[in-house]
Amino acid sequence: MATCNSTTHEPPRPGAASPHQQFAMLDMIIPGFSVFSSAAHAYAGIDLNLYLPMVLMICGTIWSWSYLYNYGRGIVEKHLMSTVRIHTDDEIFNMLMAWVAKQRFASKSRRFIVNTNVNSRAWMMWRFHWNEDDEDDEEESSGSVGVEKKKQKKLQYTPSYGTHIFWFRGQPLLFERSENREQMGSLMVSEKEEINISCFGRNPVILKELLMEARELHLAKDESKTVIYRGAATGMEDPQWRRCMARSTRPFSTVILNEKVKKQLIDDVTDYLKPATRRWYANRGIPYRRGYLLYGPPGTGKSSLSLALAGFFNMPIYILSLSSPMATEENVSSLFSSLPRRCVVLLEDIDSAGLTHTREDGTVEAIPAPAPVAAGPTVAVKGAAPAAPVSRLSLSGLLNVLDGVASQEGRVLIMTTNHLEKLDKALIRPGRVDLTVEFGRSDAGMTASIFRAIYTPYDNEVSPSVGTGPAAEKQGTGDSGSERTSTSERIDELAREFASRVPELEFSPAEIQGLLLRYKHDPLAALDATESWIEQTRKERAEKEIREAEERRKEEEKRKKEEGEKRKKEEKEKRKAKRKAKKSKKQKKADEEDGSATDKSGVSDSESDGEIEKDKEEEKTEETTKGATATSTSDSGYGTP
Ligand SMILES: Nc1ncnc2c1ncn2[C@@H]1O[C@H](COP(=O)(O)OP(=O)(O)OP(=O)(O)O)[C@@H](O)[C@H]1O
Repeated sequence: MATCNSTTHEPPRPGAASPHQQFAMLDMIIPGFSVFSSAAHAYAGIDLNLYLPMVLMICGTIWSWSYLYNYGRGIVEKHLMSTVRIHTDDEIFNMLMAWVAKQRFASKSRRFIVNTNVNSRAWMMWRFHWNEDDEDDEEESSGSVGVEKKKQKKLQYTPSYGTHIFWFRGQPLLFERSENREQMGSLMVSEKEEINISCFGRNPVILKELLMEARELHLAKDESKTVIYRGAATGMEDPQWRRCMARSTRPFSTVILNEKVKKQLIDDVTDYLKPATRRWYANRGIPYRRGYLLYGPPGTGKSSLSLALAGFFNMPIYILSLSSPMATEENVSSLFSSLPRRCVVLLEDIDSAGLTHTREDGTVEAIPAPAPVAAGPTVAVKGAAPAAPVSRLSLSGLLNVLDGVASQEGRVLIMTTNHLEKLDKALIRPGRVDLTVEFGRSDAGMTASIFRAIYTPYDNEVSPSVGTGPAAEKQGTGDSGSERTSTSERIDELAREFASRVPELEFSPAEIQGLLLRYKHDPLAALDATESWIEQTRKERAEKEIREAEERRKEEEKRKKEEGEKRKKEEKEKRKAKRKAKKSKKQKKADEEDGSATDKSGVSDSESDGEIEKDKEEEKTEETTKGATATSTSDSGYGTP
């Protein structure tokens, strides 16, 4: 207290700032400092002015250190380090994060992020990954004895935002993760992240090795899988191929089809993919392309065969449905130009509207632009302008895409349709379609094969109960080999029995598979249910046909009505235009005669007026007649007593 008093009453030295001036300056730097300082002095007897230089010095040192650190770090990073930057909207992000999640430094990190799916959270990438059913993402949690082990989503740990040091091949590297939440338009938030990986030294080779390792790990994961991409466009960005899943490769043998046709297809593709064939095509100036057309009713195996083919040749498959609203001329063309060199392209529903017109027709239909598909919840924007119509894919547009300049050479093109008869000859001419495969409804052989495929047990499976029969008597001998053989023989018997009960060429393989899947572990129950299933399916089919016929009739009626209205409108417009022309002619004539109306002109005026009146009368009469016709039609439609 004494010290305080002595300092307060000391007269200010000449040239030195008075305490009031000091407070005013400090208040500018630290707002409210004078109040705080007076309170500290009054209640705790502490004169903050004495500590102030020390506090300022510490602050200054911290600030200078941080400035020098950042400056020094910037210089070191720029001149003595190499850095790779990875953005969320590239597939390498997913590859790298999957690799990082497997590293020790990620699992040991004290600040970490946990995910069940480490794929990019940028909404446009994320929405195509969220349902990816990669089996590797699952782990088994051991249950108690006798209880089946549960499959659960694996938890994956990756280092949190900030900088983390880790070792790779004996070298220290820096993993830097930063967050950048961005508003995408007015509706959704994209979680954008950025990853920087840096190494010491000016040679970035170690970073490239790391990225290659991440990529190889990713490819190894897909080794026995068929990677499926789908064409997608959100309306906000360019259309892109999105990886939608990696499925276990479907063995070719599981697709039931004439063995000769299957062999022919495999041989053809094998020959096409040989490097020598590419040279052969190049030497002769023939475009190196191969197209296949698979046609037949729905559920007969067209897509299954395409997937099996892609898996057999270890190629990714790019699927695009031409009946989807996003299949516009621009989108399809852009998607085709971004296809990789070696892949299978599956164009589904090539009989969709627009493509069934002939090339000479050149019809281009206008359809509304596809609505953007959002990952998260979206808010409808009231009063938003309707999307501009976009041009639907026309036949000539598709032909241009298939063999125009932008088309990729070296891909295997598969087109599927349910209606071969609707296709234009130009679309399926040799050069565009080199092999056509027909898929049909199930005959006895196919039905039996489907039955066998469903019930024949694999090595790691429990045999289904197959009841008694000549072959089943061999069961229970204790010899697992002969038991397995007897089960197969019994299933064969049942398959033939089943095939004899299902009428040939009436049901698609998908329908038959649907029945058998209801009794996955009980072939006898499936056999028993066959009769009632046939009846039920026939009934449902008949009902569906009636419904469809009714819908077609309604559509036809609507179309006719619309056409009639359109015609009426056109006629009205024509008459209006005619009247306008006559009126302007009359006006012109009157102007020419410069207002000096003679008896003659009066006659001609009344003549024109008469004509216009006549037109109007005609119009009225026509409308009345139409109304009367409509009334009489409706009368006759419902009948009068
Ligand atoms: N020939 C077949 N061999 C094996 N399975 C088949 C066969 N046909 C159909 N299936 C089964 O039926 C289901 C549907 O088949 P798929 O999708 O391949 O038919 P699709 O002909 O492509 O039908 P759509 O014309 O409607 O696209 C699949 O689960 C598939 O396993």
